[in-house]
Amino acid sequence: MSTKIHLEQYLKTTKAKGASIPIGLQELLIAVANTCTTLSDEVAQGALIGLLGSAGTGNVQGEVQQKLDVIANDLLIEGVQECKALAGLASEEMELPMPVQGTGDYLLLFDPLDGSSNIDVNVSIGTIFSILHKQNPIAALQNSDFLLSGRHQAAAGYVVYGPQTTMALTLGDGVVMFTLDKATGQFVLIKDRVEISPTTKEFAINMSNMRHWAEPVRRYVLECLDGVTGTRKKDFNMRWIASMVADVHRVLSRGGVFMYPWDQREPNKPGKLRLMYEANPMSFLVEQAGGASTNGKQVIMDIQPQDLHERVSVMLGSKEEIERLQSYHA
Ligand SMILES: O=P(O)(O)OC[C@H]1O[C@](O)(COP(=O)(O)O)[C@@H](O)[C@@H]1O
Ligand SMILES: [Mg+2]
Ligand SMILES: [Mg+2]
Repeated sequence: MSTKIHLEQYLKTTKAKGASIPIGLQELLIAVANTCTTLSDEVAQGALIGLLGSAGTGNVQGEVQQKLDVIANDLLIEGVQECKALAGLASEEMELPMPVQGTGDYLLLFDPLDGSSNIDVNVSIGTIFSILHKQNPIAALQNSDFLLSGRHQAAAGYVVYGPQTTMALTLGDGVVMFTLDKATGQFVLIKDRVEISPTTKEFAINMSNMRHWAEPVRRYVLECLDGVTGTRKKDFNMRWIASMVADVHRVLSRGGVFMYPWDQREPNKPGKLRLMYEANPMSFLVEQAGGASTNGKQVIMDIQPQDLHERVSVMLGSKEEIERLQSYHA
């Protein structure tokens, strides 16, 4: 790309399904991007300024919080306070939603730092965000306002803090990617039509849980492992970074399948990943890039949430593979 297009400029000039991006949404996305720029520095400096390790607290999900989980959460809350169209926000790290303006067109949901187990070992982590259309912008915010399916997302994306800090973004009309130019502090457009190929030879799953999986997932993975002489007639490669954000970034970049399915370690939990902060935004990106996502029975973005912190089984990526997984669950 010869002329550099910055995020701000992109949002001002692009159209999603023929319409300009509302100013309130532009402001909100810029505020999230600016916060992620700060966070990218904090992540990079983590070991030097004492930000690694556990915070000594637990979140609403009963998980140990890392210092950077807490810092990322606080930075995001602070970063969006002035956004006039933002009625309220909800975070994986907080039990209850928080009003911002109380009224307005949008609701922001985020996983402030995804891949917590990778923070201390210097492996890619990231921030995932989902922006919902508030159904009644002028009514005062209620906690139940957040319980909308992924189909109500106005935008979604993530920022991965890896060798490069890269943002993937959808406004409901394709997926674009920007990389942070550390010299200028600007997110620069690097890809303007991200597409996931319908076929793949790569899957991602935590194989150590194999003995706990349900039969359809076992069957799918065992068939991949059988390679060129098996039913799939091709050799598959496997990757597992254990940061959803980095694993999904790979799927968006070169195709593949990502799975964190239900397993019988905790049979009453639908899965490990969270519908509102992880599965919905990632599903929106993947669908917009031509891929698909499912919990085995339902398309993820069609799930009507019952609870803000609801968990879900997740399988997403190259379309033909997701169709195969769905057929094994039928
Ligand atoms: O350690 P496991 O069981 O493989 O789980 C890895 C998964 O957990 C997660 O780290 C959960 O996200 P958080 O770090 O935000 O809790 C995902 O990013 C990742 O896909
Ligand atoms: Mg996460
Ligand atoms: Mg997290």
